[in-house]
Amino acid sequence: MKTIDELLAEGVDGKRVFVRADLNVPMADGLITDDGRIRAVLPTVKALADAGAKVVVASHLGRPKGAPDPKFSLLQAAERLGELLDAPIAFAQDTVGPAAHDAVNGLQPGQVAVIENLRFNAGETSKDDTERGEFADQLAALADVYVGDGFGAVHRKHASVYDLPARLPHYAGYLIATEVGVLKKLTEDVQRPYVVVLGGAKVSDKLAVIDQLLGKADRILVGGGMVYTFLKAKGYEVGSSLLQEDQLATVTEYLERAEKTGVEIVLPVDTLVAPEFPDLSGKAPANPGTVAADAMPAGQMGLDIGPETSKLYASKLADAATVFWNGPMGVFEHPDYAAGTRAVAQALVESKGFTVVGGGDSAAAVRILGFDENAFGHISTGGGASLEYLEGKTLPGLAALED
Ligand SMILES: Nc1ncnc2c1ncn2[C@@H]1O[C@H](COP(=O)(O)OP(=O)(O)O)[C@@H](O)[C@H]1O
Ligand SMILES: O=C(OP(=O)(O)O)[C@H](O)COP(=O)(O)O
Repeated sequence: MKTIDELLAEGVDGKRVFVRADLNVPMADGLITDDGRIRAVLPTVKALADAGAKVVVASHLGRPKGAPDPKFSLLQAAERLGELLDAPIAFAQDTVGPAAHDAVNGLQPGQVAVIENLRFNAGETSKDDTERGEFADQLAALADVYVGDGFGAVHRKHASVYDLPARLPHYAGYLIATEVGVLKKLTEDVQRPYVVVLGGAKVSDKLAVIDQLLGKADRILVGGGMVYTFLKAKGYEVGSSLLQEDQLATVTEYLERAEKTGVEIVLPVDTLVAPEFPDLSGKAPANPGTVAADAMPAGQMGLDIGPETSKLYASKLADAATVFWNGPMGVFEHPDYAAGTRAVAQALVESKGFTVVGGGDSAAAVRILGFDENAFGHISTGGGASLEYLEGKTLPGLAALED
């Protein structure tokens, strides 16, 4: 993989450099709640701009349905990037059309443009190679060189991640190099006990990674929205909680395999419940109830692990030599459902082992809950990406950067 340092040595003065970043930052009420992912790409953008490149920054934000949707505009993220760079940023209200070309053509060496959300175009995420390729051709017309630095999205076989680098000279940015360097340690020389904590809301994606992790981790603690598919597979009521019905048989097989192979899958013993998802804008008190995990009332939704589970998970983390954590334990954005996530974060802070927190929301959670970033071994910008890397999978966005 060629790195950005090689690109800088070759010279970028006046060249249009496309930087595929992951600016998929958490937002609430239209405002960015954590800008960690924007800060993470600054070294790459700064180095290119300082070397006289015309820098074109691109990213997805959220999961719009292949068409423009103002809710998912990258404008706020672009403005924040400008503040952090302390430089004006050109923002193109289109991803590939005339507005994008105008913004790029208007750049002087050393200036930066951000183009609108890549996922406003159906070609970005299409499963059809031709459709993705056509979109990649349009993106390629905006640049001379490609720098991959959106680590959080390297597990996606998307046009800007996978197809575009094949069309331009391509290099890995500083963030990707750092992330891969740390995660490599977890695959090559993992100290045991190795504990993986899984939670969050992207349940269908992340349940699949357990298949491989069962052969690698000593203990897997399950929280967040992942939990209820496990509880349901055990035959318990889960009310209106997040549930991946189509993976119940898979999860049952995981539980059986774990039992046979001596891997501990640890599930909550209690959970916080409420009749509905909390209002995250006003954050009015939600007054959740606490129930045993095997006694959830029908019609209620599980929104955090309970206090006994927090204690249990802290004890299961106490002897870990290595911890990888992806996915908040509950809807931490609401103060009534933040305790489980806080407890796991605290256990990692107190751990003597090497601790890695990965994922846009997980990384944001530890910062928003007031933890010192330096108290963790590594905070990764990618959740799904890190997990798939740890599984040993070939990630499309890394493979595409190989020579
Ligand atoms: N029990 C739950 N029900 C619904 N959503 C949950 C639950 N627990 C956690 N979440 C949500 O999961 C989201 C983060 O999930 P995910 O994107 O998978 O994590 P990450 O970005 O760290 O990879 C948070 O917004 C949080 O509110
Ligand atoms: O937020 C992300 O992943 P993560 O929640 O697994 O950290 C990345 O930006 C990828 O987004 P996607 O899961 O919508 O492809």
